[in-house]
Amino acid sequence: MQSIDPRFTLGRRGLLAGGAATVGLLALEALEAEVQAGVRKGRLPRKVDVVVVGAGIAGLVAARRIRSAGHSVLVVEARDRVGGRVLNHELPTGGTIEAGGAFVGPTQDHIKQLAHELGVATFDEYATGKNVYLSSLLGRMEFTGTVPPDPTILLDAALALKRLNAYASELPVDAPWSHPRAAEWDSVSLGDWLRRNTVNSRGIEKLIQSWTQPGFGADPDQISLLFVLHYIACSGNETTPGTFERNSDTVGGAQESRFVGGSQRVPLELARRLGKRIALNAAVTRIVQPAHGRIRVHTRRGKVRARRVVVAAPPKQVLGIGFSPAMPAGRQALLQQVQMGRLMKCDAVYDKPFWRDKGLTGFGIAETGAVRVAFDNHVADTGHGVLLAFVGGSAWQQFGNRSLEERRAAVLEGFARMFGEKALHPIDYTEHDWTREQWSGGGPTAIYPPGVMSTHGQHIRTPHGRVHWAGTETSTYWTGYMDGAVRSGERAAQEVLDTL
Ligand SMILES: Cc1cc2nc3c(=O)[nH]c(=O)nc-3n(C[C@H](O)[C@H](O)[C@H](O)COP(=O)(O)OP(=O)(O)OC[C@H]3O[C@@H](n4cnc5c(N)ncnc54)[C@H](O)[C@@H]3O)c2cc1C
Repeated sequence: MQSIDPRFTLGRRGLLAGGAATVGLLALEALEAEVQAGVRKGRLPRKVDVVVVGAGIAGLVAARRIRSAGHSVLVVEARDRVGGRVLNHELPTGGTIEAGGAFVGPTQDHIKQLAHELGVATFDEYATGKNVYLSSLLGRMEFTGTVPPDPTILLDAALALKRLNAYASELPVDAPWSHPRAAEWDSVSLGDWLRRNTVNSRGIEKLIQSWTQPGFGADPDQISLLFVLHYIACSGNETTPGTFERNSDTVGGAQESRFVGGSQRVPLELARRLGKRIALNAAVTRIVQPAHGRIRVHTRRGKVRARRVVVAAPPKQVLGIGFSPAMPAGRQALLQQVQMGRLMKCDAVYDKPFWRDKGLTGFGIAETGAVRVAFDNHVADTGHGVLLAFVGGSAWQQFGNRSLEERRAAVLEGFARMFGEKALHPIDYTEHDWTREQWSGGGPTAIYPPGVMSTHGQHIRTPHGRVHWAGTETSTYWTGYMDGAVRSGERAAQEVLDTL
């Protein structure tokens, strides 16, 4: 994340006077230092039982499970850090926020259980008071619940969400392409479907953008209806069917809580335990599976031989790896045709969370501008307030390539329209653009344009010989989320363990 307020270019040590919040900061620094000190230096081992490609949550979870079953494992990671799309940002004003994945909610049992085992606690997202909705037609409104009380869209929205939930409830989460209407639902984008099925389609599209831009880094026209239905179906678990509300809501939904000390503590704690079984700066360039003998994994730090490989890199990054023999054509087509969402997170830090005094939650939706969706992103102990804007999809297209100063002004203006003039005067501003991350290629997840899931979706998890696939995009529940990453790592590890 980059910070542009010159008052906050202090080194971390300059903040020691800051009190309780810096205790957490030091603990985090110590954890990061321990991970960096513990990872493998020098030559890679000649051979291991399993190589895992990628030290995001999925890869680390897979490695942990394989190791605890008594097999040797090496995680090879392209970056100089662990965590992938999960990255903490330490605020110069005190406290830790997340540049990437942050929120967890009900039915995300696997990430919650893992965090519990690792000693990483959660806290509730602030949700006391009213939300704000900025309509270009009706102006500013305050509301509670999921849908703003805009009479021009209320009925349309209620009916559309009911139908989306009903269709999603029919989809098998592990094989959405097998549903009898899969081809039909995959032939249209969510935007097309909304235009055909709502009266005030422009109003509904604007509202739904405030879900798709942070949730997918995309607009309704860019994502297939089948993909969206699958995403909704995935927003649950084996006993609780997924719903739109569980995906979109704060209380009772996927934005219900966050991790104390930031979500990157989860991969850091996993990495601390794996120690020298992780090699950083070791991007995989080529994976060769001979007919007999071990697989050869070529990395920028040398070659390792393995009996099995788990690839836990994002879809587009997998395409950058040379496979011999080549991946099946269907899987290549799938990876070529999915896209990464375009998303950045912009945070403004304030002396106090002034919106709370006005009875506002800090959650806001706007039909226009840089801040289409805002959240209260506070950190404990500091007393400061933090507002978070997701700038994704067409909002990213509009503002992502502007100068930092211009974007900052647009974001603060967006907060001010929602919460008042005080929003124009933060004590710090910081942002992180995931489209500029070489090893993620965007975020928060891969998105399916129309026509891809029904034709190539079935290749998402099928192993390629002795190479197995992990990563949140391969999960059957909470795909696209940290919970999906954990589940995918567990599943891929089990596939491997069944063969060793
Ligand atoms: C802005 C943003 C907000 C988000 N918000 C949330 C949220 O609130 N809640 C939530 O649950 N999820 C959220 N997510 C999504 C969540 O972060 C991801 O689903 C999850 O972290 C993915 O984990 P993963 O292990 O599958 O993949 P990644 O985290 O992408 O890990 C893959 C790893 O593979 C490495 N790699 C890539 N190519 C190679 C190669 N050739 N060789 C070696 N290594 C390679 C990468 O460097 C990376 O470390 C968000 C994501 C973003 C970007």
